[in-house]
Amino acid sequence: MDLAEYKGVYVIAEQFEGKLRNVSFELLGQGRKLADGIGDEVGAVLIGYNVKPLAQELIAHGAHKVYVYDDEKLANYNTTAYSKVLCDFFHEVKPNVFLVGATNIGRDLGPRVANSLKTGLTADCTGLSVDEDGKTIVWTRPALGGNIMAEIICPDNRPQMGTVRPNVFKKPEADPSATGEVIEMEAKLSDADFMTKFVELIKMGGEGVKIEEADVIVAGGRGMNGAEPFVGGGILKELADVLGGAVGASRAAVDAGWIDALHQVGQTGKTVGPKLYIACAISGAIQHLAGMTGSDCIIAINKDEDAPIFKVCDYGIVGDAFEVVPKLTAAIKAAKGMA
Ligand SMILES: Cc1cc2nc3c(=O)[nH]c(=O)nc-3n(C[C@H](O)[C@H](O)[C@H](O)COP(=O)(O)OP(=O)(O)OC[C@H]3O[C@@H](n4cnc5c(N)ncnc54)[C@H](O)[C@@H]3O)c2cc1C
Repeated sequence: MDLAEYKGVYVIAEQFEGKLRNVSFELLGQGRKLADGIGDEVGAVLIGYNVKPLAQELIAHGAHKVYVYDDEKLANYNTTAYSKVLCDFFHEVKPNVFLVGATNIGRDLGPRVANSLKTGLTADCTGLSVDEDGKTIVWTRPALGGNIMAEIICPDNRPQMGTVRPNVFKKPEADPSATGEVIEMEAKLSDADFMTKFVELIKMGGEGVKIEEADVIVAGGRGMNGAEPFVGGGILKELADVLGGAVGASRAAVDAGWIDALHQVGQTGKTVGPKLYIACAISGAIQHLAGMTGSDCIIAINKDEDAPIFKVCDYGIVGDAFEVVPKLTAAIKAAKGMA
């Protein structure tokens, strides 16, 4: 393989129901930095049906080029068909780097493409940089239960690939005046490329704000002692509602069956990056911190003044969450004229 033939840092843009996922923009921001570091350009690959109008949004967030596969057959995500499209793209355009969001779709698609192309993929990265050689991407991810950060490279094969968790990097500001190239591509698909058939979309998690998209998260841990604080009428849910936010949880609370795993924050849960994260009765284990230290502002409420969560918070309240949280809610209601 002549590595010099492979150029461009490409983000696999993910859209759902005609809306680009935030992680695509976050990856473009990072892709741009990597591309600058290796003297290359950054682009995006956009797959779906009626998705061409989204290309300008990708350009506004940093893409120099957007390759669009717009085809009715690609209206719903399909593992084998989307993989085929990306493998064809690789053979035709010869990209150097593929950045994929570590979403449900990205975690399904990335490894399949990497395996088909016989290259390496670093999953669930939390850091990206360029090696001293000025051309190899260094993929950083937690390893050994989060106790070490491993740096992984793919020096001999292309594309260099990794999945990156949503909310790890900040979304860059959009520049609506940015210009770039939109290249329409043809998806060469036959029935044999679809090994599964889309039947119906069943949305999980019910209504309400999802933690990965929330600006405010009120999270509870083992010290909340039961399911009640997490649900309607409970103290965590009430504080979250007053702030227009979502309820999150530590794994201890999820494992206890107090709240659904969709709300779990941390290494084996979601990575979140809200403007405000209020951690209530959560000790601050490293696996929990892995999912929330990207928050703009962290408030910790814990009755143990030595709890590790106080080392990462912006504001710490030593006290009983069952006393502090209702007082906080009442004060916010009063300040908002809701009392
Ligand atoms: C491979 C692996 C992956 C993991 N992934 C995750 C993950 O994704 N997310 C995650 O959260 N954890 C994860 N964990 C578990 C993690 O190690 C901790 O066990 C877990 O985060 C602890 O949850 P906690 O802070 O709620 O409970 P604890 O550590 O038991 O802490 C409870 C805290 O509540 C305080 N407290 C008690 N009562 C009150 C009160 N009334 N008011 C105020 N404070 C009070 C206590 O002082 C204590 O600090 C993982 C572990 C492993 C090994």
